[in-house]
Amino acid sequence: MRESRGHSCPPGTRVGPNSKVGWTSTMSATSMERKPNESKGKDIKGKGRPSTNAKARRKSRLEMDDEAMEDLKAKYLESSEDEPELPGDEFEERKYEVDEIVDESVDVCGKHRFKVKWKDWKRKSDGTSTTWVKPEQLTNADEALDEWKIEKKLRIMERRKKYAETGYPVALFTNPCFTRFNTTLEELGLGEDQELTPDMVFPSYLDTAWEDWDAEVEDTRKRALAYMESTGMDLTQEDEDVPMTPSPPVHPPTNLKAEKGKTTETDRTKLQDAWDRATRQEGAASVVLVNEVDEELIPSSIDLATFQYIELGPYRHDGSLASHTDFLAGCTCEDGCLDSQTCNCQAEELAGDVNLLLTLGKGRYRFLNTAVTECNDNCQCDFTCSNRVAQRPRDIPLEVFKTQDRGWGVRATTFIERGKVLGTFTGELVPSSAGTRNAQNSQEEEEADEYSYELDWFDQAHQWRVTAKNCGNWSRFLNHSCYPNVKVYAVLYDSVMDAGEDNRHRLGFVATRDIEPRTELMINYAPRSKPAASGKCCEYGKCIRFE
Ligand SMILES: C[S@@+](CC[C@H](N)C(=O)[O-])C[C@H]1O[C@@H](n2cnc3c(N)ncnc32)[C@H](O)[C@@H]1O
Repeated sequence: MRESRGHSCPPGTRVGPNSKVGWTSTMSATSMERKPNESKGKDIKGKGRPSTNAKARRKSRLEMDDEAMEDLKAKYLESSEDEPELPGDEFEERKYEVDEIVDESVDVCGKHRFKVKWKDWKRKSDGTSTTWVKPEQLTNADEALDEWKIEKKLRIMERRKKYAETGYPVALFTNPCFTRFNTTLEELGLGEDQELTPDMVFPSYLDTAWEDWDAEVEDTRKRALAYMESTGMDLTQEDEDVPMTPSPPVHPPTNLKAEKGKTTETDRTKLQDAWDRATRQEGAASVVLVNEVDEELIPSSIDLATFQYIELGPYRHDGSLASHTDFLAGCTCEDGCLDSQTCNCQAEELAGDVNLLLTLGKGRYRFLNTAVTECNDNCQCDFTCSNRVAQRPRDIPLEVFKTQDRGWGVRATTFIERGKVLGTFTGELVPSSAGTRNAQNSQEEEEADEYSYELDWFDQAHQWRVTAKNCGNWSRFLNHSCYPNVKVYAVLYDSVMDAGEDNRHRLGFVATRDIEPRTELMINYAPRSKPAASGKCCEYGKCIRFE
């Protein structure tokens, strides 16, 4: 894997953000370089917390609403038999007034809509008084938008309370997350001509989040039980081995002294034990080695004597690097960062040109941009904050399994919802091979490249890459497909975006579609590349389409 931003990319191709999204130019304002807790206050593009005046207005509005409602009822009952006109094209002319915003949604194509309840309007056929409208149709609706922000916050807090009441460890929870979204069909791995079906569109969070609480809670319990069963852990008990907050990176020695090429069942068991310990210490779900295809007990790329499994934690390096975390700006949220409009980490200039407070939990990035800024150590919030997703322990149990014809690969044993963040790449920071690549590269360097990513997301003149040759996690086994079901995103929570050549951002793996259990998880090593001239899909002979 030698080329930029990915595994084994053909020359001139790259795994990375869609260039047309163009983050770096607009992101160079040093928004991440504020000093810790030096909040930018409320005025992030005018979207601050509601002022005391706004609260007073809200109160009086609610009082007025009762009266207005009575008026409306009277008017409605007295109204003529004619069907009222729908607020639509003629909406401007009629000047209907927004009564309330009751819902909001964004679909995978970025279509943003508000569900509006109108004053003085009702659809006669079913008596409803709501329609879905575009943001630009919401003129003179500042107050309703302010109200909606508060309402969303309340609902999300209520949701979190419900989750908390179930008593399961936070790491297991499919927490509400806030991220941003500006994805394209291409980024989702869908062809231009592929039809969007309803299940490909994220539902409005209200659809599932608030209306069926009991089912949500039951679902969470089931997941927790399944998880406990598959890992053999009793996570309802306080357990020192299963920290619920991030612990320092652990590099458990594998203590395996197998002769190269001659592995035994005992070696396999020892390796599995070492991986179990490493995942368990991070509070992450299991990663199990499975081979139902041939006799290979352990992936040949793993050196039994030296390989260290690192599930989470910072990139490994020689220790001489200056920390980037001192430069991270922290947010000052006191509500678990529930409102992306007021959380500095989710502010517009970090999120790109779309920053919508729309989210649904389950540890997912719901609204994907080309990179995601999560909350960090300098934030006021704690680890349960909703804007911490990739930095949490993985809760999807995985298998590293022997494929028929692509070496070892990765699959999950449970269903994965689209948008789910599976985890991050781990490994060792080494100098980038971009500038030094030449024909004299040793075989060892070639091999290291096969398991490495260039950290060039924000700057092509980067100096680091991460290799999982000698240490790393399950993600080093992700194979390539031109029709991937997982996509790589740059994630920032322990590094700054504006580090120039010294970029050390994380790489998060996100499901781009719903994935059935035991389907191989695959990424596109080179999403921008054109089909190979040979007529083959790509340079990998075994690039399969997902069914
Ligand atoms: C990051 S590794 C993936 C794990 C690898 N399969 C293993 O067993 O270690 C990348 C290598 O896997 C193989 N590979 C990845 N995707 C493939 C595909 N679609 N068809 C065939 N080989 C593939 C190639 O040898 C590639 O250099």
